[in-house]
Amino acid sequence: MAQRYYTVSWDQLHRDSKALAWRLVEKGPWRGIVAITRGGLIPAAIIARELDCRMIESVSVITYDEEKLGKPEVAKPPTAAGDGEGWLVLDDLVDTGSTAKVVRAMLPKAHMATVYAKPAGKPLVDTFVMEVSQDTWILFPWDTEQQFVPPIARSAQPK
Ligand SMILES: O=P(O)(O)OC[C@H]1O[C@H](OP(=O)(O)OP(=O)(O)O)[C@H](O)[C@@H]1O
Ligand SMILES: O=c1[nH]c(=O)c2nc[nH]c2[nH]1
Ligand SMILES: [Mg+2]
Repeated sequence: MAQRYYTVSWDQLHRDSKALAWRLVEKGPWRGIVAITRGGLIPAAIIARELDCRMIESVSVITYDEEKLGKPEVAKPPTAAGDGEGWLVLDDLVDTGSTAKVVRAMLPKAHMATVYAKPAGKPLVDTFVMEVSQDTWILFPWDTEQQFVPPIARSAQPK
C-alpha cells in the first residue's frame, strides 16, 4: 500500500501532458503514437492534438488490479508500428517499469514517454515530465471523484 497519495486534476493532467508535448515536438517528427491503454489514452489524445498527429495505435498491457502489482499481461499487441522506429509510445506513468519493459520488448526502436515517473521505472523511459517518490500513489482524475470531507476540527484527535 502506498505511503502517500498525489492527486492529479484534469487541469493539471492537461498542463503536464502539454509540457510533455513541448519536449517531444523537438524530438520528432513522429510516424505515429502508440498509446498504452488504458492510462496512456488520455495523455496520448492531448499530445496527438499538440503534435498534429493522427496515426494512433494502441497496445494493451494489464499490470495492476487497483494498487496490486501483478504479472504484466498483453491483452492487445501493437500491429501497425513494426519495430517502433519513428514511433512514440505514451503512457500516463512509469512506476516499477514492468509495463514499459514488456512494451519495449515489442517495440525496441520506439521512443518511450510518460507524463509522470517514479525512480524505479525512470531508466526505462526516454522522456517524462514530473517525478514522484516511489512510495507515492498517483490518483488520476478518471479514477477519482470529488466528495465531502469533514472540517479539520471534527476529524482532529483530541489532545
Ligand atoms: O511501471 P509499472 O509498475 O508497470 O506501472 C505503470 C503502469 O500501471 C498502470 O497501468 P494498469 O496496469 O493499472 O492498467 P490501466 O492503464 O489499464 O489502468 C499505468 O497506467 C501504467 O501503464
Ligand atoms: O493510478 C495509478 N497510480 C499509480 O501511482 C500507479 N502505479 C502503477 N499503476 C498506477 N496507477
Ligand atoms: Mg496502464
